[in-house]
Amino acid sequence: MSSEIDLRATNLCKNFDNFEAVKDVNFSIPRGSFFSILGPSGCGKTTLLRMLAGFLEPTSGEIEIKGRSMLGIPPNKRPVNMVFQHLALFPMMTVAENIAYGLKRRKMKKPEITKRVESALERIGLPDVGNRSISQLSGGQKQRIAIARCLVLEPDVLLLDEPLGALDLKLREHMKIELKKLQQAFDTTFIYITHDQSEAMVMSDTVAVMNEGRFEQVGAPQDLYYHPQTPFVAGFVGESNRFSGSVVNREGETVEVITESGQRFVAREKFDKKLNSEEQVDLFVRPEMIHLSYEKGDKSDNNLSGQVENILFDGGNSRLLIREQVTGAELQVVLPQTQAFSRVKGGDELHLCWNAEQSHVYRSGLAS
Ligand SMILES: Nc1ncnc2c1ncn2[C@@H]1O[C@H](COP(=O)(O)OP(=O)(O)OP(=O)(O)O)[C@@H](O)[C@H]1O
Repeated sequence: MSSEIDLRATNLCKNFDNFEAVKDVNFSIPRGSFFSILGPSGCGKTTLLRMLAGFLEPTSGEIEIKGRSMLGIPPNKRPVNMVFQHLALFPMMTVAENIAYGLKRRKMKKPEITKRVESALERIGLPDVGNRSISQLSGGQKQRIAIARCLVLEPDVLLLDEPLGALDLKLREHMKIELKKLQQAFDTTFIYITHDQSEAMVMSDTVAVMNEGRFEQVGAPQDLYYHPQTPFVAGFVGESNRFSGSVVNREGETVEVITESGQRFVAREKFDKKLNSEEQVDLFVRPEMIHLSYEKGDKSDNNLSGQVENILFDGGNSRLLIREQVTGAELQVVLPQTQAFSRVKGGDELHLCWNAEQSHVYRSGLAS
């Protein structure tokens, strides 16, 4: 990655009649980086990507690639290529012909085309499949060919529209890592849209979390996970237990919250400063931030006891559903993969604790 900016969007808006699909979006992407736009269905990701590709004109705002305005420039004249979820490979052509297609259209000489196709196949780790037909490839191989077909054209920016969406879970997990490696090997800027937070987090240098047409937060995956600036980001990135309640006390940046069921929590306010007494808030605590034990403790800011109601076994991702003793609040807690909990069962009494800074609290009304 360099400090040179490959793509910059300034005050970008798109309206469909009276509906604002993209609202005043601003971002800049350094050369050679992996940038993801993450958000739920309907938040405006595809609309934004189609404006970058040139398939849609912005209602207002600017898009620059390498400092040059793209307004009014048709898709085939922009230094970008796009990989679609359905891939759009040509089934009647061989793999090599598919990859060569764009180069032929550019009237490149045959020996140079052959050289580039071979080099691309080498770089995607499929050096021997050039003569195969597309139907002889697996789903993951097709993905890589679709990406190679774009990358031989040496675009400044590659746009990827949920390209892993059609793959089964296991292959998707594998392709996440492959895609990240490909992006590094080709050193090309990738802009990737997805509703899958794990895809965005694993692959990206920077993630923009999009909600209802706006960017809520743009940052490294770690920033979004550890320092979500809005309740939407806290709820959408990673898993969280979420409670609604009101502030009953505050000391400095530490606030005490009572939930609707009467559960008391202590949290550190980070982004919504100066929450007042009686103010309605949403509080988030991640299942992996809660410490579990069979012994009752009182050393943390939050100390609760409850009964195991369900064991959600999922290997290393296993969780417990715990019903708090006094108020009946339900909490999800990650099950530590230690011997201590190997015999845990429904009905066991466990003690839960975490400190104030391990939960996030926000003024309510902002969450969706
Ligand atoms: N051509 C159009 N005319 C009117 N409304 C549109 C048009 N295209 C998109 N929209 C609306 O704009 C909003 C954003 O759509 P968009 O396809 O960008 O969302 P998305 O985040 O890509 O969703 P998904 O993940 O489901 O593809 C949606 O409410 C959609 O109904």
